[in-house]
Amino acid sequence: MVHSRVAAVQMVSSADIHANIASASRLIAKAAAAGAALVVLPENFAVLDGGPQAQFAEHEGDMNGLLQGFLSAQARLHGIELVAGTIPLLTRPSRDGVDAELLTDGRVRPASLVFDRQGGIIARYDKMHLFDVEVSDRQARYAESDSFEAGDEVVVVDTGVARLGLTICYDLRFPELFRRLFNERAELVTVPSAFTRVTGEAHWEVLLRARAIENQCYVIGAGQGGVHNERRETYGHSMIVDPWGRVLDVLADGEGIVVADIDLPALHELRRKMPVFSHRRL
Ligand SMILES: O=C(O)CNC(=O)[C@H](CS)NC(=O)CCC(=O)C(=O)O
Repeated sequence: MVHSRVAAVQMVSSADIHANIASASRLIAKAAAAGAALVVLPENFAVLDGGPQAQFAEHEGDMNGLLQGFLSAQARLHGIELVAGTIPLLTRPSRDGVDAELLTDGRVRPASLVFDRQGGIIARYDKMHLFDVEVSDRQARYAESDSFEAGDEVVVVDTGVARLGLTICYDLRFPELFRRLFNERAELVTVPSAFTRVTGEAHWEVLLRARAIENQCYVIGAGQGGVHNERRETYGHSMIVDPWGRVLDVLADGEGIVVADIDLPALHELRRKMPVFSHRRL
């Protein structure tokens, strides 16, 4: 498929998993109705600041689980590919036949699962860089590694829409990860996120556009965007950026979707005329 429509869903997820799932369902339907063949949900779409993540976490592939069952059904119902933001998983990825290892210290993995149009899981990426950062906002100190264990694998997967590179939120600040995805010839990089308002105002757009330009790829930033509780405010500005760095669609804050058509022939023509990949010296 050379020209496909893609969408990012923006949410203001609360601590109420059922309300968040209802919102996600409505917004996925809106994206599918707008013609999107691939939809990206934001980070922690199902629960944000809802207490210990382990209480919502599932075993990878458990289609009887509330979250994976919902996501699989949504992909199948709408016939879309779904990059399901992140959900908490209890296990590390199983490696070639070795059973998945259970985490035993109460933490979970922040996993971005990719579902195909039949509702099957075709890829999993666990966030590599954890946000243990002080920010001059009401929350002040973020300690993601208290609740989550970082992943350690770079993941690219072929979908019906494009060759997808997977990242999550704070990963956006690490160009070396995007370079690895570029080396694996990713054409579209997804960034489900929950950027803080303070750091988002300063860096979100410039980082997304820089990653798109330097790696000659589309970048989809699907953000949390609003006030979640008295401590937590996120920046939103979900957007789809093309390989030239143009912002094709953006939504400042609140629930909604952004939609854009991607043009892979144009991407490959740009890579031919400006062969950054083969000009690398380092
Ligand atoms: O903890 C949760 O519930 C879900 N995860 C998040 O919200 C994460 C960790 S706190 N947020 C970020 O990584 C923000 C990154 C950011 O804002 C930046 O890089 O500037």
